[in-house]
Amino acid sequence: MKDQWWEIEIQGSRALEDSAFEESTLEDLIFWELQAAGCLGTASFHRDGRPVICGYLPRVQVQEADIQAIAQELNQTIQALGLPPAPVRWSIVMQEDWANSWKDYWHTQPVGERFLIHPQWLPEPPHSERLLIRLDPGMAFGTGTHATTQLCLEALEEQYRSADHEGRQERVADIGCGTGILAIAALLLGAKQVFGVDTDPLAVEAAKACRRLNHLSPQQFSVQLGSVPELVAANRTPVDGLCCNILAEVILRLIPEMTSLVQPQSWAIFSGILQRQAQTVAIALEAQGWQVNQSKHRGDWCVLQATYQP
Ligand SMILES: C[S@@+](CC[C@H](N)C(=O)[O-])C[C@H]1O[C@@H](n2cnc3c(N)ncnc32)[C@H](O)[C@@H]1O
Repeated sequence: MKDQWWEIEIQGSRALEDSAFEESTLEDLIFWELQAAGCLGTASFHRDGRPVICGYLPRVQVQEADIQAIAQELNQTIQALGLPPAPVRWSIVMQEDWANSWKDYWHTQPVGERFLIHPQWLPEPPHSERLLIRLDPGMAFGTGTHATTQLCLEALEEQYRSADHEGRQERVADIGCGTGILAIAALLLGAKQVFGVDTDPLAVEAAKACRRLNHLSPQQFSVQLGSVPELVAANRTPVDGLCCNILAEVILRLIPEMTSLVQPQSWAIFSGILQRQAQTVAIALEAQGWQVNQSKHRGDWCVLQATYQP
């Protein structure tokens, strides 16, 4: 049983093809649903020219009834987007080769104007003017290949381009830190301390591992299991800035709690937001004292930059 996994497969059906979304965005949404359902790995490929998305759960932890519930929820999400239900199948697979297969497709990658994202299992890249972020994500989100992460990295660059930050010894929160990619980026750009939180214990482990890979100390980058309340409890002094790359639905829930974490003029970067959700998030932010200064998008994804001005 120990080496056995449930494979949940959402088959390339008309549901994925007839969508008004870009195919990759719909895939992303299904991925995120699978992750929220506890999948420790995901994969996507094409079979007979049609997209297929798979999620993997350890058999020892999950009953077949749970899988049925996940399949139902996936179809509710798909139907909520106005699409016909997609066939969802599940089966038991024997080993975890799938967990490493994606590594073949991930290479050292420049992001924005300043960063070079480097998978730690590849040979060290030749010297570059870019700021090197070494990653080993394990099962956590945050390889730098996703549009929502790239939008955050570019927004961070912009944030630290202004001379205002020099010498400010900034303290920054990374809410939903995943691998810690944004925390590491903020430190490389000049932040003094970053406080990371994530509700996923696997992400917390991955962030700690990536902290070591980048020769950062726990004082520079602290990582904690939890969310905004845990950050507020751990930080008596408000932060100067925050990054939050989580789905819009989660951001909307967290916005009221975030006011206890920041101070007037704190900056924030919110990502993981679909373009059609951006206005709702902006209104919710403004209602809590934030001024949204900028929004940028890539494909269907959008990032909002804001300043706290209650
Ligand atoms: C899209 S990933 C972002 C990872 C990384 N920060 C990046 O930008 O690539 C979102 C992360 O938020 C975490 N998460 C989800 N809901 C959360 C919540 N309410 N509070 C804190 N973290 C949460 C997930 O476990 C996941 O690691």
